[in-house]
Amino acid sequence: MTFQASLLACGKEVRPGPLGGVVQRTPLAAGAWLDLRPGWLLGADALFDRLRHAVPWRAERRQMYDRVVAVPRLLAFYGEGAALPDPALDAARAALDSHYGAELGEPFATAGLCWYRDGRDSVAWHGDTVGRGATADTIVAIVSLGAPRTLALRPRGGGRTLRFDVGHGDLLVMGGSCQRAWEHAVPKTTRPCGPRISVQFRPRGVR
Ligand SMILES: O=C(O)CCC(=O)C(=O)O
Ligand SMILES: [Fe+2]
Repeated sequence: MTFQASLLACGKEVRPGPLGGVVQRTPLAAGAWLDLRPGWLLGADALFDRLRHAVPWRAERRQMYDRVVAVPRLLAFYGEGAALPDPALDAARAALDSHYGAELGEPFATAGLCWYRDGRDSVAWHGDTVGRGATADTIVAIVSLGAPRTLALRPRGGGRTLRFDVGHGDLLVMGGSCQRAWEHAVPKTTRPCGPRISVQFRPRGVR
């Protein structure tokens, strides 16, 4: 039984569903937009299991003012040209390239992965402004696996916070001026919450 279950998980097909005509775009203020495509990845269970084991998850520490603090999530980064840790991520990136390529004008080049161990793990308010995202329109596509979490967005100048629940296999895409005109966060939660993996696809020079 165990053998058969693991055999099925290993060989299980993971593939992205259609985007064209299905993905829902929400225009945001100041030239930003958000696309949502719930349940985009079929076989998300198998991919979650594979990534959990295949990715060399790292704990990082960062300088915060006068202290060095633990980053509240585990990380892995696949730079331009690096082999991705699972062929399903190549398929996801190819599907994103064919849907967004014309609008983005370049391919998705890197993949950042986060492992949120539980509700205490989070990402604080920020925009992906290391590099070109600070000055130019761009697109960041996020695939979410595992426990659903809230991805919150707020305009930089102040204004109402929008909250989106991103669940297992969902795709959320931030576009236009979203990285410089808006900020996003995955807030901590006190609700009981299992692990979540997020995969962020970005073009070259955006982080
Ligand atoms: O986990 C997510 O969905 C967001 C992660 C994020 O914003 C980032 O790594 O820049
Ligand atoms: Fe981000």
